[in-house]
Amino acid sequence: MTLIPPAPTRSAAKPVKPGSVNAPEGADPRVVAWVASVAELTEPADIVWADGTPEEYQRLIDIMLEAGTIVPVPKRPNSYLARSHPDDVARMESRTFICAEDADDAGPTNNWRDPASMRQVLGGLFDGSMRGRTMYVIPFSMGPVGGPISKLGIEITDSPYVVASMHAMTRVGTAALEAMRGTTDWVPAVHSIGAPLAEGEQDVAWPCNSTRYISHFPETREIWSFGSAYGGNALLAKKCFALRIASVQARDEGWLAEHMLLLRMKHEDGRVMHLAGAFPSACGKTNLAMLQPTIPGWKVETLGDDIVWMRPGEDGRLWAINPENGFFGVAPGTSEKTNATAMAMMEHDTIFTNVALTADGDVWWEGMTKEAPEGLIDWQGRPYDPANGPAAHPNARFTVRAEQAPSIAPDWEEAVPLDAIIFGGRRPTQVPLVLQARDWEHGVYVGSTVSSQQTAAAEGTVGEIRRDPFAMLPFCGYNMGDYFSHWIDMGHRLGRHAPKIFSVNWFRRDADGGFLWPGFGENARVLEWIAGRVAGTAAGVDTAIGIMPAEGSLNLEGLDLDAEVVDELFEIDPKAWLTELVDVEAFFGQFGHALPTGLVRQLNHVRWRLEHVQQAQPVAAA
Ligand SMILES: Nc1nc2c(ncn2[C@@H]2O[C@H](COP(=O)(O)OP(=O)(O)OP(=O)(O)O)[C@@H](O)[C@H]2O)c(=O)[nH]1
Ligand SMILES: O=C([O-])CC(=O)C(=O)O
Ligand SMILES: [Mn+2]
Repeated sequence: MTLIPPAPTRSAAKPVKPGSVNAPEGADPRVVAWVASVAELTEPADIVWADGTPEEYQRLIDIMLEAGTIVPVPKRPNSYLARSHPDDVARMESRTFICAEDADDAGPTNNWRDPASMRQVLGGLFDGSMRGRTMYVIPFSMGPVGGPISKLGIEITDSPYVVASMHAMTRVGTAALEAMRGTTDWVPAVHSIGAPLAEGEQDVAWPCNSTRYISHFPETREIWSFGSAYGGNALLAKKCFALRIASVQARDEGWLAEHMLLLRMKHEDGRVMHLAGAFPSACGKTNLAMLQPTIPGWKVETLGDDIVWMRPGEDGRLWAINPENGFFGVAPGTSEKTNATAMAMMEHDTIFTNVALTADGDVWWEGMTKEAPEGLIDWQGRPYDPANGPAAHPNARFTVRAEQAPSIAPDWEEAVPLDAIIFGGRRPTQVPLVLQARDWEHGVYVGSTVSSQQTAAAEGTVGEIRRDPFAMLPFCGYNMGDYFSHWIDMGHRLGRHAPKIFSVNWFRRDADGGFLWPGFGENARVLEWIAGRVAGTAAGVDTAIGIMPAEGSLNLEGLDLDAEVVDELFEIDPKAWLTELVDVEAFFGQFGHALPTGLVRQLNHVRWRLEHVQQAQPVAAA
């Protein structure tokens, strides 16, 4: 019986031979011993420790060009296109496991496996899985090395694509490794594509294995991922560590690890707001983080587009960082019109995955321009034929360093005090453009009832509405009922310093299926109202489901919207909402005793108001 090796512990600091597993001088012996134990299991041909330098990045590029994993994008300096295996294009939630000792700690929304039996299953799979390949050891820091909200990790992988992507997405290298000296407070993460190469065997462009396990061991803070080389399945610092494992650390240590964008909105007159927003995958985080306001005076600075870590500070406020170092963004739909910032940031030094290639050597995807250019090569490398589906895969992505975004805040690596938190999803009906929660507990209820149409970011039927609390359904590393309680507790801790909570929906549609709200840069109007609520200057009316903009308080100047459309954007249909509450109640029901009573109270309150309150009530501006 083969088992995966245990996580490094404080007591396991065995002396190691100098030069053992090619470890750099001065590496902590527990790091080296752990790497040696993984190498012993996976039997790589060679071991390379990533140092995070530009020279190393270039070597990885050369290796991938040689292997055919990437091809150059001649129109964009230092940019490349990776075409994945057609079955390895998105996160696989059905193959994602939380291996807590007790199934209750994974909760009803996660796939649970018993850790002991999973260690055995993985032991069998990882046994010799790196034969004939190079094993890379990637020390990294989430957040600046040594920062007050930062955390360390090591990813071991046999995929050069993963190493190159980690260079952009995290802070890789020697400084992180040095910070691990004398501590075991770092997350061990092992990834293998599961495609050992026999002596003399010809490799393929995107090796992977159809057997897949994305496994998390919350108690011992370990991650083991097998089979896929794609995004969230393989860049283990991202969803696996910074959300699933970090959410458990956050619960235990009194902070929050969230699937959120982070931005600063500034007015010429000195007004500043820091806002974090949780939307499910492919529901607009990257776009909002890079928003170019259409209304005069305002400017948005990007801080992060996918993950936020937040901790109460000494001043009692909630302080937030983006722990990542880059953006892994959705390509389709990105254009000069919708996100000019992202278009500028991708002009150079970008790895594209599963986009189409034009005849003149540039990238293309649906939504970049109205018409597909002549002579396209689709994401699978075939001449484009609409009969085969879209030219770019709907979950095609770009990978770039944060510093390449023209909108990046100059101080983006530092923590900021949060003023507002927004929750949103893709809801074609029913959910209004914006509303404010009455208080923190109501805000937690709003977050816990987020629902959205399924997108191409994970396997599943695109378009189906599912409940996705806090946009964390696929990313919460423990029982979601306990997670709700943790949020409620955070409100008690923050008290009057707590950020204000809002719900938004950019995706409401008219009878013909068109979007009612123009979205993108126009979303600044909604953020302006939110800033006004935070500052106590914008008027609101209290409805059955929350506080909406009072007549005239949402700036619609210069926007060509019919009054009926505006009404439709804010229409609340009590019948439909009461039906929705039946679904919410059923969803809540699965958590049993783990569901905090505060959420039941909020649910009953909303129901009572839907049944009894006919008239919206003006509320004080503050
Ligand atoms: N109609 C409309 N579409 C939007 C808006 N914002 C974003 N989108 C589209 O939604 C899709 C996904 O947007 P992203 O900003 O990449 O979503 P994300 O939440 O960052 O996605 P992940 O990276 O998967 O977590 C793209 O096709 C966008 O063009 C909006 O305000 N209105
Ligand atoms: O993790 C990934 O593969 C991409 C991503 O950001 C998401 O799905 O939310
Ligand atoms: Mn994104």
